[in-house]
Amino acid sequence: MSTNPPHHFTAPGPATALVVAAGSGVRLGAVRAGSPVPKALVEVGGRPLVAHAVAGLLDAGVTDVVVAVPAEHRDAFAAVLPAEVALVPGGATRTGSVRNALARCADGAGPVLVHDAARPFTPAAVVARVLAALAAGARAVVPVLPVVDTTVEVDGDRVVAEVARAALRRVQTPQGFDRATLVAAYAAVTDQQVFTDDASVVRALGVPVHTVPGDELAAKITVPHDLVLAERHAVAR
Ligand SMILES: Nc1ccn([C@@H]2O[C@H](COP(=O)(O)OP(=O)(O)OP(=O)(O)O)[C@@H](O)[C@H]2O)c(=O)n1
Ligand SMILES: C[C@](O)(CO)[C@H](O)COP(=O)(O)O
Repeated sequence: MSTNPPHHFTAPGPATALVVAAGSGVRLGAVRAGSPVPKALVEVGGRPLVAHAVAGLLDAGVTDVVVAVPAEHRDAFAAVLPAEVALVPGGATRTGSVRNALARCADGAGPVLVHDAARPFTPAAVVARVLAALAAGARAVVPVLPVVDTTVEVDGDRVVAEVARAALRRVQTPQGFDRATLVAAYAAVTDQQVFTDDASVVRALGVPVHTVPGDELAAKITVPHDLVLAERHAVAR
């Protein structure tokens, strides 16, 4: 099903990817009056974000994919994804969506990657780096990039402090986990606790989280300008 170019990376064994695609895309303006389109079904380069994201994972050697989707749009997602991909209903939060997808594959084999459908052009090399770190013994791995702007703390519209940025990193997905570790971490938290990613859930259990280099091409589609950049990339590649 993939139209991506051939790659040179292969997962060393079975690996499951959970793709969270149940968000609505409020910041993108994806929910329009009378015509609600979930963000993951918004097209770039003539193909929905979720289809790009899933194809990228399969091209990178992932063997099983579970996608969390808005329940009311299940058929629309099934129509644009390969038949072997499992679909589960998303949750009210990203954490809830990951929990639902994880429940579907808790007994599987190999590591688990958790990926945003909103990161459609994540290079296979990033997936390979995450899988390699897990194969080398890490229980939790995140791709990261440095912070490139001056970063400040504010009180309202007033700057109250500069934040030293040398040790700060922007965290991307896919985030990779030893399967039992991720299952145990999700069993130990509730959906009422606020987590912005899965490494935070695992760190709440005291598990160390390792980093590997991310990639600007793995950028998340969040606001309308991100879609403009992604469209340019889709045309150029
Ligand atoms: N209840 C939710 C919320 C988010 N996500 C997924 O989590 C990823 C990252 O979330 P984000 O970029 O915030 O997407 P949205 O929630 O759609 O965006 P917004 O906050 O602007 O509505 C996305 O792939 C999104 O589909 C999800 O599966 N279930
Ligand atoms: C999971 C994530 O993409 C890692 O950077 C990010 O935390 C998602 O944040 P969002 O505000 O839910 O888009």
